[in-house]
Amino acid sequence: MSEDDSILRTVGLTKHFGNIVAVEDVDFSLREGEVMALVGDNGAGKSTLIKALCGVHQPTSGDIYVRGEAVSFEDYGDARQKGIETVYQDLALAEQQTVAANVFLGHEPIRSDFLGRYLGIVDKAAMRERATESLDRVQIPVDPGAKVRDLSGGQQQAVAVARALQSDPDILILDEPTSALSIEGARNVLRVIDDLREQGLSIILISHNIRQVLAIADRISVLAQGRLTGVRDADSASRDEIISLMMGADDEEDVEEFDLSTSEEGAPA
Ligand SMILES: Nc1ncnc2c1ncn2[C@@H]1O[C@H](COP(=O)(O)OP(=O)(O)OP(=O)(O)O)[C@@H](O)[C@H]1O
Repeated sequence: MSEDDSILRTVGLTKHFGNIVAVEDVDFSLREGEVMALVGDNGAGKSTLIKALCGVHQPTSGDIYVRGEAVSFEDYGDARQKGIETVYQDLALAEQQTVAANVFLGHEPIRSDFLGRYLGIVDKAAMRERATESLDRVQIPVDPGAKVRDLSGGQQQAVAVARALQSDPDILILDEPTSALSIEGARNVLRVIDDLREQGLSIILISHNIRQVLAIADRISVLAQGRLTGVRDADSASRDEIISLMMGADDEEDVEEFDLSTSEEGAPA
């Protein structure tokens, strides 16, 4: 059993790729209903950690617990069964297809006859209706019949989140959801994250944008060179403190010299 009431937790999680130490001895936890930001410089191990949490990578060692139960994910489907969904940075949307088709990509509702027998025909009316319901949850007005290629970056992100919500997850992992967006698009996505927390989801938010993270997250976990260097409450943490932890340092010396490779634009006003 895990020792606390986290909805998701790792103990000693380690992932090596040959000689490369991507994640080393990480004790990470996500509480029910919180937004936990995961920050770190390029190569710090953020993607590797979340890929272990959603079944893409098998850990070299260490344990993962969902609601206190030790789990072992062979693949993405195993993690989904435990209520974990991930929206990757590249979104993997079919841009030529409609919003509704994208929300259901691969698991479209099929029409059935009056005896409940499946007819092998995609039920487009049901698809639009259920897509509208999911899009309502992310509260970004998008026409389910619009082509994805005609949407803004923020709207596309919302479609990808709406698709992830189809399996009714408890835990949502968002990989850099605002990195490619305009300031307005980023604000909208942060509003979506806030709404989803209100709806009870527990969220892991990977981000390079410390100002955004301080504004939206409840807590912040910092990785540096594969190790967890600190966990802070967003309310009381400072930007310098987080940057210092990203450098793997315990103090705040030399923070000014640290090269923040990603723009900090898009933070809410
Ligand atoms: N499949 C892989 N094979 C070999 N090495 C890998 C693999 N995936 C990640 N790594 C290495 O593991 C380390 C951590 O990478 P990871 O992508 O997890 O970092 P990150 O914090 O997500 O970085 P970024 O912000 O650039 O995406 C890096 O040294 C990376 O080169």
